[in-house]
Amino acid sequence: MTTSALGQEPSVALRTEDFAVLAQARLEPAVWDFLSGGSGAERTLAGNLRAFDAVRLRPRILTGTAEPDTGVELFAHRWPVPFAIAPVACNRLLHPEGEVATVRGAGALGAVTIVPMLASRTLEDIRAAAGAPLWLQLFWTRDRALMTELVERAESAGYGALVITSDMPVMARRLRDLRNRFVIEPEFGPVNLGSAGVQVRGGEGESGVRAHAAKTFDPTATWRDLEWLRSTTRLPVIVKGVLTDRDAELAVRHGAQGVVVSNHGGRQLDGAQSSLTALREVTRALGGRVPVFVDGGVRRGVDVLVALAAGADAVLLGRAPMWGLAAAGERGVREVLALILEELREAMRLCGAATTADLGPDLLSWSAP
Ligand SMILES: Cc1cc2nc3c(=O)[nH]c(=O)nc-3n(C[C@H](O)[C@H](O)[C@H](O)COP(=O)(O)O)c2cc1C
Ligand SMILES: CCCCCCC(=O)C(=O)O
Repeated sequence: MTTSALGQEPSVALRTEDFAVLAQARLEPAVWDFLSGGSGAERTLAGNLRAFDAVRLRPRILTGTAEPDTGVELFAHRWPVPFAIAPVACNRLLHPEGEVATVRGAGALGAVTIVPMLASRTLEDIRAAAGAPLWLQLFWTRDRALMTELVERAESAGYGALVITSDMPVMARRLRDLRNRFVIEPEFGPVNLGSAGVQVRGGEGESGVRAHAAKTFDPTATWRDLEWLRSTTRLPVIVKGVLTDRDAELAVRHGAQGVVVSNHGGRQLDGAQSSLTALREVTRALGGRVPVFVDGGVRRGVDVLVALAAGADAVLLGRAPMWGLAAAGERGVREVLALILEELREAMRLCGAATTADLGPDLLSWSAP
């Protein structure tokens, strides 16, 4: 009998939220707020979850599905699982091993990790620990030389793609962080940015993270900068933060080789539509021209199934694996992902879907219960 990260009782960790309970117990309250909070009145944060709660399934029967195949094909690579770890800044806030533990846990399932530009371990150390492919996430920084330096390091270290987060011209007002005047202490902070990684303290009613973003991130970036970024690299460039059909179209026109439908986990524009709602308009607009990823509010395997059925090629997981990381490091990440995979497998069987290609809009009912 194996025990879970939650202690001696294997039956305790039945849902990812069980890991959140342990994570909260382990973390400083201000770090927990940073991890779990959203912006403004947290309407979009709540909306991401509500959108999944509202979908109902239209399963097929007697399809003879014993062992569903959860793999997907992306950029000429086969992913054994249709999810990846979303970029989450400064994993050392959550566990002393930081991103090294995250990629080890993800690697156990063959899951890609999107390493944040604001990682608290070096890109090279993370690469050395990884058991599955890594992608690098970037923000638009005022210092473009910093971006090109990171791109070169990612290419040399064997990262497989770049994800350019484009929904943070400014960091939104996250009220929990403002109240806590939350600042990331140097030992947990970004280590790949040189002097640009040095954290600043916020003044009255300001957080350190927001002050740092204001100092470092470039609010003037446009689609032309996307063309520039593409010209600097041979890696695929994926735009994160797309919420409308119009921007999805523009992203592809300006060279994006993939998009991430995301409202940043409800941490940027409060009131933005849910990522699941946005996914439907984006997949309709793009019609399969480039891979579409989605994140926001995915907490269980059936959410992954719903996102794939709504047209996503794969799903990114933000807070859920981070709860595992905070609860039990590498092991916690692995257990959260294994739980989501087990739930997905069960949901596929119960929907009569033998492969992820069998998951389509016919499975979904958008009208209430
Ligand atoms: C604590 C925290 C830090 C984050 N840091 C980043 C980041 O550095 N770069 C980025 O593109 N997104 C960042 N995100 C957003 C995630 O990549 C992702 O879009 C979001 O968490 C998905 O929602 P979910 O947490 O409901 O799964 C962060 C999210 C959280 C919760
Ligand atoms: C170190 C300051 C900026 C952290 C930004 C990370 C992020 O994207 C988030 O949502 O938080």
